[in-house]
Formats: sequence, C-alpha cells, structure tokens
Amino acid sequence: MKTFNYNSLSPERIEALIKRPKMDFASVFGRVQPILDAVEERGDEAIRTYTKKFDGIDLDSVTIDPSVADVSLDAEAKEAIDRAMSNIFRFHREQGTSRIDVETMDGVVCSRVARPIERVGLYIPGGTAPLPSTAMMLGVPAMIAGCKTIVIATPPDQNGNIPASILYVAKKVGAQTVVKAGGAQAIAGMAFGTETIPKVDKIFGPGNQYVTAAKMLLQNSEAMVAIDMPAGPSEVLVVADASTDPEFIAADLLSQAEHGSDSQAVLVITDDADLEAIHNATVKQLNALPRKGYAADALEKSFILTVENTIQAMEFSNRYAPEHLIISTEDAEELSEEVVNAGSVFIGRWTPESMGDYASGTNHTLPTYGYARMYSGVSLHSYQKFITMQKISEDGLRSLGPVVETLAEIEGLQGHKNAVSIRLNKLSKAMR
Ligand SMILES: NC(=O)c1ccc[n+]([C@@H]2O[C@H](COP(=O)([O-])OP(=O)(O)OC[C@H]3O[C@@H](n4cnc5c(N)ncnc54)[C@H](O)[C@@H]3O)[C@@H](O)[C@H]2O)c1
Ligand SMILES: N[C@H](CO)Cc1c[nH]c[nH+]1
Ligand SMILES: [Zn+2]
Repeated sequence: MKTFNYNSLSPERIEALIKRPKMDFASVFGRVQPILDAVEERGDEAIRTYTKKFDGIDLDSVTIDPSVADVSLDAEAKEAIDRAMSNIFRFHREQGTSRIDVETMDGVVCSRVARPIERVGLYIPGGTAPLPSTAMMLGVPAMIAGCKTIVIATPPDQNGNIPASILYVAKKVGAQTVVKAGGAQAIAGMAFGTETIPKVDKIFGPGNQYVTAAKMLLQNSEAMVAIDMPAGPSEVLVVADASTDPEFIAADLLSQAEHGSDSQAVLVITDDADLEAIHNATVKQLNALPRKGYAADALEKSFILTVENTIQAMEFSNRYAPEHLIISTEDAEELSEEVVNAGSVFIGRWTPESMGDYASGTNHTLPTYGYARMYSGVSLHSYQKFITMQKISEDGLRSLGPVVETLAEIEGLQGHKNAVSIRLNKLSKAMR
C-alpha cells in the first residue's frame, strides 16, 4: 500500500485521495442501455438470453416461488442466519416512527403517518460470491415495513440454482418471487416487470458496475422506479494509533479488500505506529486468503496516511466520508463523537467491521464513494413513505382561513382564495 504523510501533502493531493479512483460510467451506460431496452421489450426471453451470455447458464425457469422451494441447509448455518436475522430485526424494528399528530393552532391538526412502499425489489450480488447476508439486510426491514410484494434477484450458481442460504432467507422474510438472474437484466426485469417477475416500485441493493449503471439509468426512465442510493465498490477506513494491534489492522483492511478488485481499504494512523509490523501482518494474512487475487488488486489502489494525532485522523476521515469507519484507538469512544460523515462506525478494538456486515444488527447496505456526506444507509425508513394529513375544524378555518386568503391574494391565485372564502361565507351565514 502506498504511504503518505498528511502534513507533507498539498491540498490538491489530499483532494485527489478523497476523490477515489474515477468510475467511468459513460462507457458502462452505453453497454447497459441496450440490455434494459431488450428486457422492456422482450421480458423473460431477454433475461434468459443475457443470463446465457454473461453467466453461461441456460435457465429452465426465470423465477421460483421460495415458499414452495426445497431448502437443504445444515443446522449450524440455519442457526447463524436465525441469530443474525433476529438482531437485524430488533435493531430495525426500533426505527419505526410512530404517528405524529400536532395541533399547530386551535382547530388545525397536522399528522404524519408511515405507509410501506408496496412492491420492492432486492438485488443480492452474486457474481463472485453468494451474499445471503445482503438478503437479510434488505429483506428484514422490508418485512417489518409491511411491503406487500418482495422480489429478490440474484445470479444463479453454475447449475442454474439459487444458493440454499439465500432461499432460506427469502422464505423467512416472506418474499413471493426469487429471480434467478443477476446484472442489468435482473434489475430491468424488476423495474419493468415481465411475464413472471412482478414490477416493483423501488429497487435496493449493491452490485457491480452493470448493476449500479442499470439502477441509475432506470431511476431516470419511464419505468417509474426509485432506487435506494448510489452504491459502489465496498470501502473501509481504519483510524488507528500506536496502541492498535498490527494484526487487527491488517485483518480489518483485508476483510473489505477481499470483496473485489475495486474495493478500497484506507489506513489513517498516528506517525508513532509500527508501519513495518502492519505491512508484515498484511502480507502474511493476504497470502493465506482464498480471495487473495481480489484483495491484492484492491490494496494496490488503497493507501496509508500517517497523521500527527487522532483528531487529525478524524478530520481526514470526515472529508473522505467512508462507507465503513473503524475507530481502533485508545480513545475510540470519545473519537466517535467527532464523526460527521460515515456510513457506519465500528468503535474500539473488539469491533471488527465483519460484525456489522453479518450480525450485530446494523444494516450493511451503505453509501460508498463519498456519498456518506449526504446519504444514509438502508434503514426501515427506506421502505416507507411518510404521508402527511391535516384536519381543520370550523373554528380552525375561521382563525386560519383569512391568513390563507391573504397569502393566495399575494400569489394572485384567486381559485385558492375562493376555496376558503366560500366556506367562511357559509360559516358566517350559519351563525346569523
Ligand atoms: N456496498 C455494499 O453494500 C456492497 C455489498 C456487497 C458487495 N458489494 C459490491 O458488489 C459488487 C459485486 O459484484 P459481482 O460482480 O460479484 O456481482 P453482481 O451480482 O453485482 O454482478 C454479477 C452479474 O453481472 C453480470 N455481468 C457480468 N459481466 C458482464 C458484462 N460484461 N456485461 C454486462 N453484465 C455483466 C452478470 O449477469 C452477473 O450475473 C462488488 O463490487 C462489491 O464490492 C457492495
Ligand atoms: N461489506 C459489504 C458492504 O460493503 C457487505 C458484506 C456482505 N458480506 C460480507 N460483507
Ligand atoms: Zn464485507
């Protein structure tokens, strides 16, 4: 990993580090748009064609109904999934916002109620590894919100089947349909609907450049579909000091680097730390990883930044706005108060990021690429709409009506004024 010293870098160089490697979406959009058009026009047949082309699979059927699917999963795997889902359930259920009712003045009551988005599509990446944890993270809040239609899409394995772990989660969250396809074709299938895939209103989930490009294009199309957030390759930023165990640092960096060649792992560490020990631990652990190739590629594009103190480390972290921030310093708890921009934060030496990826209860679908500056991760609210209501009594109309008449007059909107005046006249006649 390249190493820089914060105080020796020019402002331009720091800005470049914060920006991440450039994503070339223009050329991907050009490749993805024809796939979207084909699925819109030809439905399931186009999904079969692209699944054959990109995944090398001849699909017998494009979808399956998980409620009747046979799931053979060993007891240990089931228990682990059950435990994780229970924690995710508990944390997300608490995010439920109860109804708000406010009497803004006598006789004028304003309310806000939450209602589920009725039809949701959950994309579970699977190009290089099946991710049942993402099915849990996206499925559990959909179930709590009460979404009526839950569609899950994920690439099939080499035999054209959906991994049992994902089917198990699909059953548990009450999904009606599992689409046996990945990539842009699966996203288009959910956005437009096909003979076998129900059309959805919002699409969730991370994925590779084709998946992300498809979500971005469809969001601005006639498909009338929303997306959760712009999500890119996984990233982690570790803030550490000389007290942090080099083996922990290496393991945390590698845990995200192994996701894909385009992942980013950043270490921001005080300049009194033993960088050689960290380097040695990283090389040793890297060589033992089955996904060494991806992790090594990712580390090539990653970097270490040495800083004067942990406050300076947090300054950089807030500017970088990482998807995951691990604070592994002696003053971790205090330092967490300094967080302004991050998707999710892991506090203290016993909190590796893997815990949140799988089972602590927080959601692992988070904004990447600096979008943590203005987006939140997936939560229960992502599956809800908040609808406002108001109810005005006769007294309320008498006191607030004239204000609205005046404001409508200022805007020159006589029709708006009339809707109030007609009622006020009726009320004053009834009084006589
Ligand atoms: N931010 C997060 O929460 C998060 C979580 C997990 C994974 N990820 C990211 O998700 C990504 C997963 O990527 P993946 O590739 O393993 O799986 P994926 O499921 O996103 O994509 C696989 C699909 O891409 C399609 N495809 C492959 N080559 C293609 C081509 N040349 N043209 C068009 N389509 C093509 C195939 O149909 C295949 O099914 C990684 O970048 C990883 O970092 C992010
Ligand atoms: N770290 C990923 C989000 O960036 C989520 C994940 C799934 N499985 C393991 N990790
Ligand atoms: Zn992960």
